[in-house]
Amino acid sequence: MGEKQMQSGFSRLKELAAGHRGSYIASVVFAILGVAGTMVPYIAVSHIIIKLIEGQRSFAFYLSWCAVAALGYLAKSLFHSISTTLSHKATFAVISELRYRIAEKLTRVPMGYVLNTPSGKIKNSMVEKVDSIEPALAHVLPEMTSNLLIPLCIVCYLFVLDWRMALISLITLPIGALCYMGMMKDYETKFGKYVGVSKHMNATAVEYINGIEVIKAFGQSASSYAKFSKAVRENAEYGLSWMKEVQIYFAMGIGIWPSVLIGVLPLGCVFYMNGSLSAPVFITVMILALGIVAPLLSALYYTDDIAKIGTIMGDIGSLLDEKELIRPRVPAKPQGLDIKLHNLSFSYDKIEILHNVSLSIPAFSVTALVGPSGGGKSTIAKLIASFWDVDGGSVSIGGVDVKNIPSEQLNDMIAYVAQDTYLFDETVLENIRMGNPKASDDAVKAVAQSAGCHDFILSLEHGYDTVAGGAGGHLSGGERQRIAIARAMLKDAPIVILDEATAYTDPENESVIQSAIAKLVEGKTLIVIAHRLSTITDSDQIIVIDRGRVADWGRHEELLASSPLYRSMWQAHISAKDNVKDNVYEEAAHV
Ligand SMILES: Nc1ncnc2c1ncn2[C@@H]1O[C@H](COP(=O)(O)OP(=O)(O)OP(=O)(O)O)[C@@H](O)[C@H]1O
Repeated sequence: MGEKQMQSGFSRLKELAAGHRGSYIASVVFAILGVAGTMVPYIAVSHIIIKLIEGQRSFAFYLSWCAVAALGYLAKSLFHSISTTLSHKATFAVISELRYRIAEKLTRVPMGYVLNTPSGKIKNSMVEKVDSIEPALAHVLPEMTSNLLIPLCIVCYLFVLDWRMALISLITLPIGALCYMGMMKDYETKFGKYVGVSKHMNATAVEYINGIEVIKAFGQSASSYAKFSKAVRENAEYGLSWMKEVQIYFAMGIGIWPSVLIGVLPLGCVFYMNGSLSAPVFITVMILALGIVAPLLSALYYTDDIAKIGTIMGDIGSLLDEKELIRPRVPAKPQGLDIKLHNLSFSYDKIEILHNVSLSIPAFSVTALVGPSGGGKSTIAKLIASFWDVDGGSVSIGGVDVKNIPSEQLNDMIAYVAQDTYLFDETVLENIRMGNPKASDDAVKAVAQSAGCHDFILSLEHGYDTVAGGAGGHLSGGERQRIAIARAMLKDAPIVILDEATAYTDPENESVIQSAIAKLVEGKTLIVIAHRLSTITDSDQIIVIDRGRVADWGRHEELLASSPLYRSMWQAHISAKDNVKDNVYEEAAHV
């Protein structure tokens, strides 16, 4: 991680915290008062000892200094808790704001960024990374400031009492500083590397959890899942080797720095013996020198957090700085809903997938995109929905380039039903309502009825209130797809893009899904990516996509006559269907 990125990390944090400046300043002030309170008992003890030696016999005197010491403790607790409350309140607000920013950012970056970045990495930035700035923001600012300021005041006071003793009390400081420098050598690089291995481990952990079904099916255990176990090992090894490297400096620093009495005791005795240091001053210096240690040690612990924060914020910043899809805010005025792709080219990771694709989809028509797997059908559909920016050419709706249509407006125009239906860990009712958050319960249920979901939803344990589970795990593929169709129906967008899944081909499911689709697209423009050609023979036009180009287009009969590719796909489809039928008949005969 570069210096520049670290600095931008700090300035972003400053910008985020700026809205809460008042709370942070107040928290620093209360923290200083709290640490000052910590010092009061030391002062009281020094007064009491001096007077004991002088033979003071007044009980009231001692009692009043005991009260002062007690007040010091009380002030420390009170001010410290006010300080931490203030700083935590402000910090949690900053942290929430940061998480909202990341979540919003993900809606503005091209879909490709989200799809091509392991979800574990994004989650790591959004959850763990953001969490890890909490100690730095909530504690470092008030506590480190106060823990450094108070020893500084004590040392100044010691200089007033006796400059020699003040210097002697600082004797361990250079050694401590050297140890500290050894500990912090190349810290950013090392911590950056540590963040890298942790992120990698996070990503592989998420991948492992998502793929657990496959892992179990193929008898793989955690240790044999090589990628995951390697990442875990690397993470542990790196942490350990880093710790070994700095352990000696840390141990020496912690041991030597606080040992302020090393110099104060012997040299103080010498000065006392030769009469150049009075007993009360010597006692005060000894006690106050001990008082320097605790705050300095606390401050030392926080330096680690400061060093981390630049790296962490730099990392979060690189996500927040990711290039966005630039769209206008003022609504566009498309003339109709005709969709046109003109000389469109598109690459994933610099590999061109679509080459000079031009096609036209009239409003209110049904257009099927067919072709061999990997040819680019889904990519075309996603570019129409403007999930990415095209590299060359254009996509327009009603004569307006999609780049000139605000995201919200385009979102309202298109309902995209993906191959993999993602259901949120919410009730079925809420999952459908996502199509239109303003829809009433009755409207959601009516749409579920049209989409052929109502009966199976009622058969679920809690009906519409059944929680669908992450990615809709409790429901079958066909049921999930019907819910997705219901969601799209509720959205009631004029253009429907249906990336048809191949998996749910049992005859019963297929007929329910087909009738749900028929209702979904009444009076709409439908673009369907079809794998089962028998479902699209009635389409107004069928476009055959092969290796990123438009190979042929026309109606079913026309293509059967003119397109060798379509004809061979059709024949393959028919014979596959016949095979399925034969198998079903054979099974029936056996029964
Ligand atoms: N997010 C992505 N990042 C990188 N490459 C991708 C991505 N999505 C698709 N591809 C690649 O782009 C090519 C076209 O994929 P696309 O999904 O558009 O084809 P398709 O015709 O819809 O395939 P299928 O019928 O199997 O769904 C394929 O080679 C695929 O591997």
